[in-house]
Amino acid sequence: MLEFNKKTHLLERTEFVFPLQDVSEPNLYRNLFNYEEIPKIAFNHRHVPINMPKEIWITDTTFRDGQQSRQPYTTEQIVHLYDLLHKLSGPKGIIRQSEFFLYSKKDRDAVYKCLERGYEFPEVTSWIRASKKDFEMVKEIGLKETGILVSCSDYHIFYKMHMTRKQAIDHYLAIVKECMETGVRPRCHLEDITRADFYGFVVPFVYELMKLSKETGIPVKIRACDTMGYGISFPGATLPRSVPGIIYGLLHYARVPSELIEWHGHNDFYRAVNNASTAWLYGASGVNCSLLGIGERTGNCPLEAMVIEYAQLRGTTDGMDTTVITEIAEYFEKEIGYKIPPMTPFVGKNFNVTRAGIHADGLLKNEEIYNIFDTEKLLNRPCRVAISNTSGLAGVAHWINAYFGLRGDKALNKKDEIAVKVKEWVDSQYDEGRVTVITDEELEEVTLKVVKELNRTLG
Ligand SMILES: CC(C)C(=O)C(=O)O
Repeated sequence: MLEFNKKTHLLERTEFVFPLQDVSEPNLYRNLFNYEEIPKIAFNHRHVPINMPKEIWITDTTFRDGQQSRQPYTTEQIVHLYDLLHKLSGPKGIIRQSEFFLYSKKDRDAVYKCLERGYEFPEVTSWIRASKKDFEMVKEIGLKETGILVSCSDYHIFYKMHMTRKQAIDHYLAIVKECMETGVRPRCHLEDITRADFYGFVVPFVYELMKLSKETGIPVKIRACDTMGYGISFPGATLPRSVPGIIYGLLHYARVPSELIEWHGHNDFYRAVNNASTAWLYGASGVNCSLLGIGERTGNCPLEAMVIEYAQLRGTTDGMDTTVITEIAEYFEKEIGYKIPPMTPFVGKNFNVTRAGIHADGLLKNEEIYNIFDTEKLLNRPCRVAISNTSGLAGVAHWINAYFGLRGDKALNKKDEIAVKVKEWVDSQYDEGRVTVITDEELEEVTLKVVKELNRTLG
């Protein structure tokens, strides 16, 4: 039945019309996912409206999904990264939660230490085996919410769990009830939602969860997990791959409010950031991310990318201290020993380094021409030029200014004798057959030598 809503002027469904389809054979969407071919993106040209929630936020899975894919962090590293997440989050708690394993003593020690910090944000939450004993442990530790795995595609239900859809729903609902009875808020991780039968399984299941939530007064979070990175953000793409379609359906058919919808994506098809932004745009308040995108296979959505995306979509950082992104990157490289690929946006060594001489000339005239934003102010990373045979005099002058912090009338122009002499040394290197770029250390040594020879000072 469709009823007129006076507020929205929409005809809205007043009754639930999506019963569980308890099929005897799995629906594997072979028309989209033929394993021997690259998955297909299909369109039905149904567009759903953009509907960004009033409040959006980021949640963190660095210590859960992030840790699943690498050697475990030490307790000290976890606590330090948690401190940095808190600092990045700002007073409004844009980095709202962070989830932790509770399996080992080491996992639990890290949780205790983070809880001792007493921060409101990010709230510490857990990830456990779905059993009564584990729910009780969550409660004992003093956590309010836990993640529970409720895989929802037939790939998982039929092939991993060897159940029917009905058996899976009954099993999941029993677990969720047990969790609620312990007094812990469940966060249901709908694994593999982008290959799941959305109207035949996901909507009827989530609708049951929402009924349970209403009856008990306990909020149930729905985490839509794009486990294999199949999600598609294009308007008019079909389910189950459509991110707008999934979020719209959860909101309008399963009746989940925005603040209880969270997107969790992977980057297998280079789509993690775009899909997370799309989830925000179409009505999910939360996007789940990990620092530097470290996670299973190609990784999760990088948390730092969504901090920047937040500022782009909202027009404000809302109190987040974006320079902490650089502190985090430095900590990963120097203390954890993780090598960030140099071209990685916002955190890679070369993300704002230009090599082409023609670009360096532009940078010297006005930095805005070739820098994405004031990376020095917002990320504590002045834009730089790397010196090679193509850098030119402007590149050398820019390198000297950036490296030695020369600004305003102290900055060298490309005709300055210091720049000319350093450039002559650079040219001599390539004339002798060098094929690699010149390092900062080499350039520093040569520049200081030239300055001394010319009896000049820098700055
Ligand atoms: C294990 C599940 C919850 C997950 O992280 C995913 O689907 O990516």
